[in-house]
Amino acid sequence: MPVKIPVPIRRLLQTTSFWQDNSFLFKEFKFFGKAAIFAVVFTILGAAFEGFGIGFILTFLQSLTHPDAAQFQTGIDWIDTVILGVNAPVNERLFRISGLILLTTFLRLGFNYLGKLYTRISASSLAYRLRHLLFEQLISLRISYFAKKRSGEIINSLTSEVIQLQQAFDVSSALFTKILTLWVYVISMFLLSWELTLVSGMLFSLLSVGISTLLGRIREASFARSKASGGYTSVALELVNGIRTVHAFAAQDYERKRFYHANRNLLNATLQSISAQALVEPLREGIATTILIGMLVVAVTTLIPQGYLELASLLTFLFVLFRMMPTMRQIDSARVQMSSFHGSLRDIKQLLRKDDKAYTRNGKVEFTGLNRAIEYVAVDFSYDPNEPVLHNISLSIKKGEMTAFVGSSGAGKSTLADLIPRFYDPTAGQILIDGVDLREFEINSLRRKLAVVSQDTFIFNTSVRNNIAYALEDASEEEICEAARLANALDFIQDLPQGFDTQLGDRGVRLSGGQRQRIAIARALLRNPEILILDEATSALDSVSERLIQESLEKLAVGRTVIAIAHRLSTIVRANKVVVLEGGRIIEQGGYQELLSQRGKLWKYHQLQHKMSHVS
Ligand SMILES: Nc1ncnc2c1ncn2[C@@H]1O[C@H](COP(=O)(O)OP(=O)(O)OP(=O)(O)O)[C@@H](O)[C@H]1O
Repeated sequence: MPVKIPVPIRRLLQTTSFWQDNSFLFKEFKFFGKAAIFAVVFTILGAAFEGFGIGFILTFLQSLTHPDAAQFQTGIDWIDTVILGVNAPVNERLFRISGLILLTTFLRLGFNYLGKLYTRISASSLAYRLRHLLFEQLISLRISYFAKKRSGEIINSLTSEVIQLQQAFDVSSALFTKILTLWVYVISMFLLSWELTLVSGMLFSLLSVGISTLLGRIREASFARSKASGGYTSVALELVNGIRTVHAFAAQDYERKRFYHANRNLLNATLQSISAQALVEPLREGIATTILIGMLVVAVTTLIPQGYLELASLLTFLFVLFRMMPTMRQIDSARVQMSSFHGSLRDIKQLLRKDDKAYTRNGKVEFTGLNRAIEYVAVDFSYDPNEPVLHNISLSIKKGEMTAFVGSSGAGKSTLADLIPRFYDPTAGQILIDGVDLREFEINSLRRKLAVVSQDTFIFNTSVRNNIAYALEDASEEEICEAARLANALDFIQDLPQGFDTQLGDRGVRLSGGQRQRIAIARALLRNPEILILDEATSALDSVSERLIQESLEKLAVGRTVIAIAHRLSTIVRANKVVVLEGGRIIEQGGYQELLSQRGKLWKYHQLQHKMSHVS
């Protein structure tokens, strides 16, 4: 029959289980093992010198109360005579012992300082490693993960929750130090009076178990706090990112409500946690003082008169007990804090888990270039299992040709194009490049030959130059300038206050929509891609910008295989092949004029746009 551990004892064990359950953190020790070993060694030395200090204090008190009695001796001649001065007059002996007490105190403080320093170094290194692991996890996850997760929650994990875990390490090592010191006290006390030590040990253990019952509540509250913190960061991040929309829709009151709600949730969760934490201190202080007074009464009324204990030992015992009280308080408060870190730990552990997340499978074949064609063979795709987005797509995109995807909004054009850089993989069927399944290629070698120009191309908050040469660290000044010229971007870049050195602000807020697109085109040009995906690059622009962009896109398209998605048919009249999609299915494909002559869907779109351009 399995042994059933009583709840309070289980709770007591939970402090250590914090680390036991999470061996993934221990694996990281190899990155800062030296610092951790130093931390342990210095901590042990600190505790040892605490013990020596107590020994010298006892000797001091004994020399004071019984100057003529036999003194404590180590048996090593020069230590006993030179350092302890056992044969010296009592005043000189006291003088020497005082010096020793002072010396051990300074050594203890020095080792404690070093122990703490190396603990902090280890904790910061753990945080550094966790951020590193989180980054590696985020960068290798499939894009679909980000569609489901709020960015604020991810930022919260990367910042606030990592800091909480850093503190957890700090606190747990403080716990280790204090427990070690506590043992030194307990042993010293045991040597002084085992009777008093046993009684006080039992009473203090009961107190500790009592406190453990509170830890469960604190742990539960920490899960809620972690969740509330993620919610709060999300709302704050959305406010900053969407500030234009907030103002444009006069939504300040709405956002205020959302923010206040998230802020209040965070406050409530924090209050719940700290109200349980705050109970611990007065509870233990009250009980501990009662225990102490009780013991004092027993010692003075029975143990000393009956000769079980001498006065010097009682005084030292009391000294140790008083020094021990803050240590015990720190142990309890460290246990309380450890319980409050469980939420952060769960959050980080959840994000680092690999078994419940999707990763892009990488192939081994180096992609050296397109020779014949990209072929979709009976491709199905769905973002959610129950909602298919593409059905039985078969089509061929020939090298050096322009293939256009046309269809109403939501027909699946972007999704179809997103399968080529493997943002997503087909749920059924295959995409082949020159007969080789896309999944066989080493993904970065494939992506290096591709460029995507879409209207939501991300502009980084760095200089124009770095934005154009994004991730191409060896691009020369001339190449960057030439790319900008071909993208019709040179004029406006030269007009910027610092030209190519101008910082573009978050998401390129300092540029117009058309300027952002021309930067995106220059970025694509510089990479000299073999395959180019143009996703609705010319929508939502005035006619001058559109003409400039159209011109640069035509330059960009020369000699490349182009997949173009455009609502404006004027931009794709020169396409070699037009694929018309509806509801995720191909309903027409062929040459532009050929499809027009069939008077099908493309013809209808053509008629519609023709009429609209006449109206405008
Ligand atoms: N990340 C996503 N998760 C779930 N569904 C998505 C996702 N992206 C797109 N969809 C859905 O897939 C369908 C096809 O979207 P897609 O963006 O491919 O259409 P589109 O033809 O490019 O539309 P538009 O011309 O409006 O850009 C839509 O019903 C859309 O709601």
